[in-house]
Amino acid sequence: MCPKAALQKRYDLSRHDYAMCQTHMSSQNRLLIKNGCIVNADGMEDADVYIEDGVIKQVGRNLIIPGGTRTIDATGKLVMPGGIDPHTHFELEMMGAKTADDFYKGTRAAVAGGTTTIIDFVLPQKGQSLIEAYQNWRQKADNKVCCDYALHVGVTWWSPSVKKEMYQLVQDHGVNSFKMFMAYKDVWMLDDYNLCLAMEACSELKALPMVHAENGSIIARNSERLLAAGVKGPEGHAASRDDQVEAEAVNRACVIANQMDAPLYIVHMMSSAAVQSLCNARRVAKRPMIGETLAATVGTDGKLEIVTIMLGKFSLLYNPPGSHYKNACFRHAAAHVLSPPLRDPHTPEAIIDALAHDDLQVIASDNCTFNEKDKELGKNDFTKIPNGVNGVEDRMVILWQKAVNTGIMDPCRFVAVTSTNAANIFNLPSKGRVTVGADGDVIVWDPRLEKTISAATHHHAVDFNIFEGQRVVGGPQYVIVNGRVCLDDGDLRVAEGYGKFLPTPPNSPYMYGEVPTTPQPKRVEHEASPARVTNGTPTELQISHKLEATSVSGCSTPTGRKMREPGQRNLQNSTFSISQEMEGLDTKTSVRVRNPPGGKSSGLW
Ligand SMILES: NC(=O)NCCC(=O)O
Ligand SMILES: [Zn+2]
Repeated sequence: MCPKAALQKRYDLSRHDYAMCQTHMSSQNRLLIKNGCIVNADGMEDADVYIEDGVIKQVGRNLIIPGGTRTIDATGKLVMPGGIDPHTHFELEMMGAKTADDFYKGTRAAVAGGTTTIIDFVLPQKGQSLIEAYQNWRQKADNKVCCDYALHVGVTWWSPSVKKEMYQLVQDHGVNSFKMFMAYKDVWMLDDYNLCLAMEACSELKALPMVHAENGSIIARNSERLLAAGVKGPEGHAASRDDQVEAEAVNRACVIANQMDAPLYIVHMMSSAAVQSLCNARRVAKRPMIGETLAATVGTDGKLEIVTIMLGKFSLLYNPPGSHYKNACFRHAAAHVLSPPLRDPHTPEAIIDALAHDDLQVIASDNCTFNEKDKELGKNDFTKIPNGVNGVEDRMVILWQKAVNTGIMDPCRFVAVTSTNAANIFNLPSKGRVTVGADGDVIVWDPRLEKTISAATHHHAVDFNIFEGQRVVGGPQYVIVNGRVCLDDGDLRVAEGYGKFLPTPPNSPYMYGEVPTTPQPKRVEHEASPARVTNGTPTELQISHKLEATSVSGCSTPTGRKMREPGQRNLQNSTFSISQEMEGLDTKTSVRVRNPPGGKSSGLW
């Protein structure tokens, strides 16, 4: 180890330090990950992975490797593609405050949690040039990111010049996705007519429209009525925007996208009602409609009881004491304010189920962190509390804990929703898969690693963690970013500015390829039994599937339809057990599951 690196053994090499260590790095540009079990979205196999100069060069057994190559022993571990978090807000100014996590600390936290690519949102002010805003974002990010990143651009106002700039962004600046807001009235919200124009432009450009789906007019009016009735605390935030307010907007967004012949990506879906709207819309959709949810939704809830109260002449739901939003401590309550808000305690289970069964395709973080002093801007008026929570660091461990350790989701589906699907949707072909030719973004996941999440130990710059005190089993032991070991047996050693901007080309085959007119969602029968899970530890985890290849897409063939290779175990109608896989390493060969990236029912894959 070079002296500089030794001195800075903890982590946080600056850009300068990183340059100083180039010699050291060049001796580290060859890496072998041995004896692990590779998990991709479409199957698992025992194989070694050899990475050279940031690219996966070989996958298999008995590889011939140059001398002096560093070897990581992954016995008993899972080797997965690095996570892709397609929804972050680093260094964002909103509602009179600036997020605590900048591109350095935000991507550092991402890497600590196993995420090796993020996609952030350029959000122009109304009237601001989109290109100017994009260039500002590039300036903020380029020298700070510790992992690769791409950018979506917000369409927060409309004029012919906006349309022209959308073209330029796609043609010259590597942007293939645009986000429109149906909420944040008078700030970022577009009305329906302008939403039509923006989606039509996306369709012409073969770019992907994304929407924040909540009815901004209803929220504005409900907020006025709540404030007038004396409801000023954070509980008013949830009361002003219930699940119907979200579900209505999801339906409207889907109808508009369909009419404009555009595919659609709905960000942060937070309620069962919203997911139901999306599923209904999909039945008649001409193009794919993707649903994203958040670590926040899966990992916590509003502890909200739906109690209707009368406020003068009208009724709204009420958050009784005990809910996060009605917590006696303003700091605690305000720290949970995000939009759409956290819902009732049944929602996490329903959302995990939707992710497992392909009603939703992506889990992101919407990491948008504000310190206590900023949340206090809304001390006497909930509409002024800056919206947003953490999640980029804990997204993967939270989902693993809640979905895989409980037997609801298998590791392949975990990889699909945390990485592969986002790579496909946003057209990042070198990401999201452990395969020859892919970028060396790889994580070695220890299913037995235990930790308790806390703001005292997280890597964010923010002073609160919405998952505080939660114990999780399973997490990244090594995180390799473009071939560089950035989490080294738990020791975080990121390099500021090491990441690069990823241009995303338009016409993603997964969004604009030929799809059959009516995808038929088909649920896979699960036989996961809570009785099989003791203490939630993976060694006792078992999940049994009746696996069916039900994708009707012409875009890609689910691997489940492939012939089994010699020695492969067929999981069809059999019991899959992580404990078996982990403990019988010397005897097991490889397995494939009928779980195409994006799942079995969307018709996309
Ligand atoms: N989600 C949220 O509350 N904050 C970030 C901005 C947005 O995506 O709405
Ligand atoms: Zn967001």
